[in-house]
Amino acid sequence: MNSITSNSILSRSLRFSLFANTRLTTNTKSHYLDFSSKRNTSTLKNVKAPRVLITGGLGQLGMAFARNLRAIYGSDNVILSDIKQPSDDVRSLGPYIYLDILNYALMEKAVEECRIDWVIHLSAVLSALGEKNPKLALDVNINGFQNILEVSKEHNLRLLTPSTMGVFSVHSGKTNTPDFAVMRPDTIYGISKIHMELMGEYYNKKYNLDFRSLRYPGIISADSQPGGGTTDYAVDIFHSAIKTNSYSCFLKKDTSLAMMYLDDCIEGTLKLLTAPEESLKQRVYNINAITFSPEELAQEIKKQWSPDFKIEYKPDFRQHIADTWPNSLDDSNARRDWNFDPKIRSTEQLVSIMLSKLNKN
Ligand SMILES: NC(=O)C1=CN([C@@H]2O[C@H](COP(=O)(O)OP(=O)(O)OC[C@H]3O[C@@H](n4cnc5c(N)ncnc54)[C@H](O)[C@@H]3O)[C@@H](O)[C@H]2O)C=CC1
Ligand SMILES: CC(=O)[C@H](N)C(=O)O
Repeated sequence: MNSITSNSILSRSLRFSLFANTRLTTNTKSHYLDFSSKRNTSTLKNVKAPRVLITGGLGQLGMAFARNLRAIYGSDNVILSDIKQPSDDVRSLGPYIYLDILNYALMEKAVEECRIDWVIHLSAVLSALGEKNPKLALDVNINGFQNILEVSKEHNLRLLTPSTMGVFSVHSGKTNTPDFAVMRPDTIYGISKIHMELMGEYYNKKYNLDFRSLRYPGIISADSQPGGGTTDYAVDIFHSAIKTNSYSCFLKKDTSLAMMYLDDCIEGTLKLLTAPEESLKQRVYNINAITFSPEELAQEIKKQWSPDFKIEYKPDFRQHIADTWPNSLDDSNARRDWNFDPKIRSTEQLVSIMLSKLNKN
């Protein structure tokens, strides 16, 4: 279970700038707060906060989204959901409901009863877990997504679902991989995420569904544990360094992958979520921040934590997955269309922030 901190991930200055940039959108359903514009307005009259549903909210990323969205739109307007039992902490921070995305009727009921406007759909089975249980991954990532898509269309919702660099493959190019590249992923996770991207685009064109997606690199967070991915080593290594001053890594030392610190992932996603529709030239965007290998990360941990930190390399089935993924993504379209601008751009910065956060806990 994630440990929950009371602090919002958005720094005070970012939150200030989000509020300062607030303006009315011309959404056809009603007027919502929009935080993407650079324009400043003095009036917030007649502004309605959207009601946001987060699915799969008790995984690595969900609580960070809830915390930040609640800081902006108010606790009661952000409904967290999952199929897991929430801790008392989670319950005390705002509304939580049980919601299995494989149950269409339950989902429709939740959307109607909670008067949902926007969905952040996080439920998924990630790459490593998906290879262990492809049937489960197909069910959750494809059938579950179809349910979300259909409910979103029927209720005219805005739907944001993260995608992944796992949609790419050895045929896509390793470095600076563009938004539009050859995609022949080797994992059920990658295949199901391409399905998600294409179906979202199809519903956008055919039914005018306001679908938005962005391809994350591996996300690194201090307050929450990853759940079954190939990039998980880059979180586990910090916990292990602090506990035992050593780490056994399941990837080879020179496996460079694209990575991103949680705050940049959340800030970027909220920018896309709130961007005016007319600024979106496409429905799925790459985002990018840092590149490092296990060996480079370990070197930096040695420098900043302890020169005695020991790492050994015991590659397992996840090595093959990592070998097919990019070490950086071309995110120029995200920068152009909705001002994506990550703050943590070096391994040095990342290690410093992770160590200081974990040491405080
Ligand atoms: N964490 C990362 O490094 C990256 C994440 N992403 C994407 O971001 C999203 C969130 O990722 P994480 O929080 O890391 O995933 P996670 O694996 O930590 O959490 C997924 C959540 O989905 C829930 N879930 C599973 N089956 C469900 C069902 N039938 N109904 C409702 N919920 C169900 C699980 O209980 C879990 O809490 C996913 O779509 C993932 O593909 C993309 C790239 C990188
Ligand atoms: C990059 C991802 O999608 C995820 N972290 C995974 O490793 O499966």
